Parts: sequence; C-alpha cells; structure tokens
Amino acid sequence: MYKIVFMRHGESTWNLENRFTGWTDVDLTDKGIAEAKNAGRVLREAGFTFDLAYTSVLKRAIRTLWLAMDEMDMMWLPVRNDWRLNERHYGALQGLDKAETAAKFGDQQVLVWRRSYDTPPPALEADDPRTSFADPRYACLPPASIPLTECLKDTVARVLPAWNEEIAPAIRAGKKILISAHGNSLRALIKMLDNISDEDIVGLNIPNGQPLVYELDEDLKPIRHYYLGDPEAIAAAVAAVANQGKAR
Ligand SMILES: O=C(O)[C@@H](CO)OP(=O)(O)O
Repeated sequence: MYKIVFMRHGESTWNLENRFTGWTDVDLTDKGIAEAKNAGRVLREAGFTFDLAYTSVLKRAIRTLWLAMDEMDMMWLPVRNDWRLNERHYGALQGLDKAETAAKFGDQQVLVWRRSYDTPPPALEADDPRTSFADPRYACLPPASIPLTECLKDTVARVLPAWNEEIAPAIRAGKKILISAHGNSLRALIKMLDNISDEDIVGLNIPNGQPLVYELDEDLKPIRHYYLGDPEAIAAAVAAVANQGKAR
C-alpha cells in the first residue's frame, strides 16, 4: 500500500478578498501562514515523513510547502516545482470579486465557471496585461501551452501527464510524496484518481491548508482517503469555499 498527501495552500490574499485568482501569483495572508504551519504540525504529530515534495510555480503553494516542511523539520526535502500543478487558469475572471460577479451574472453561471468540467470562463485577450506570456517562469513553454483560460478538463489534461510521467513513477519507486497545490489542480488529480464523473466533480471543494491523505493500492488505485485534522473545522472550511461564488 502506498500513501500520498495532498494539501491545498493556506488562505491567500485573494482568497481573503474573494477574488478569482488562477495564475495570479498572490501570497499567503497571516491566516494562510498559520494554516500552513498547522498543516505541518498535524502531519508531524500524525507521524508522517516524506522523501519528495511537488508543488506549482505559484508562491501561495510554494510558501505553504516551505512552512509545512519547516514545521516538520524537513527543510531538506527535495522539491520539484511543476507549472502543471498550477491553479486552473481563470481567464478574464482573474482579479474580479466572486460575489460581485455572481450578483452580475447569477450564482448558477458563476457555479458553472467555477466548478463545471468543460465550460471555461471567458478567455483573456492575447494582449491583456494579465497573460503569462512574458513571465520568465513559463519561458520554457511554447506560447501555445500558456493558457488564456481553462476549464477543469483543460487542467486535467496538463495535470495528468505530471502524474503519469513524474509522480506515479516516484510513488512506485517507493518515494513518500507530499503535494502542495491548488483547489482546482487538486480537484483535477482527485477526479482522475477516484474516477469522479463530470457531473459529480461540480460538488467537490477543497479547503485551504488541510492535509488530505490518499492510500493507494499496488496499481495506484485509491483504497481510501481522509483529511487529517478536526472534521467539523474541515466541513466548515469546505462549505465556506463552496459559498465563495454566491452573491451576497
Ligand atoms: O480563485 C481561484 O483561483 C480558485 C481557488 O482559490 O477559486 P475557486 O474556488 O473559485 O475555483
């Protein structure tokens, strides 16, 4: 049996401001820093150790990983930064207030943009200053691979090769892995692992800073999964994420 731990970053400044974030590189709030440290403490207290960590190229996930590693006294852990674990690109919604967008377009439309499998948010124009074409962290990519928007299906299409080419072989080689990523890149991974239908994935929300353990069989099929930490606090955090896209 293998174990892998997934962790969404702690609260970011745009989580706090309730803005669509996507590939915007915002940092953690003080609460997010505390959540990341707490995730490390919970992992340490539950006796988890790791050989390797993966994260995105966005600082909210990177810093969450650093803080958790520090709390576990595992700053030495090798870390692979992979853009394919980035948050789903939120297109022209990036920077907009989620509740204001829901008031303008309706809760249902915002739910479709936030959670549907194959309907992307409106795309950025190619000359929009919010595009990532000039960002040096993506200089290794052909421009066609740099999204202007993404639905979850598009995120699955980039997360899956990262899993198949990098993460799954490392698990099979016996590495104990911690992944610090984002709400929607983790939804993409979990959809694939648990074979969740396109309809049911709409209802899956991932809370900030809560370690999620997956136990996998020899074929890397999930046996069971569970959050570490207080179940009531986790349920409240999941509900809070779901409610972020509703008009006030
Ligand atoms: O804004 C975002 O990029 C994501 C994660 O914070 O939000 P949502 O939960 O609305 O998909």
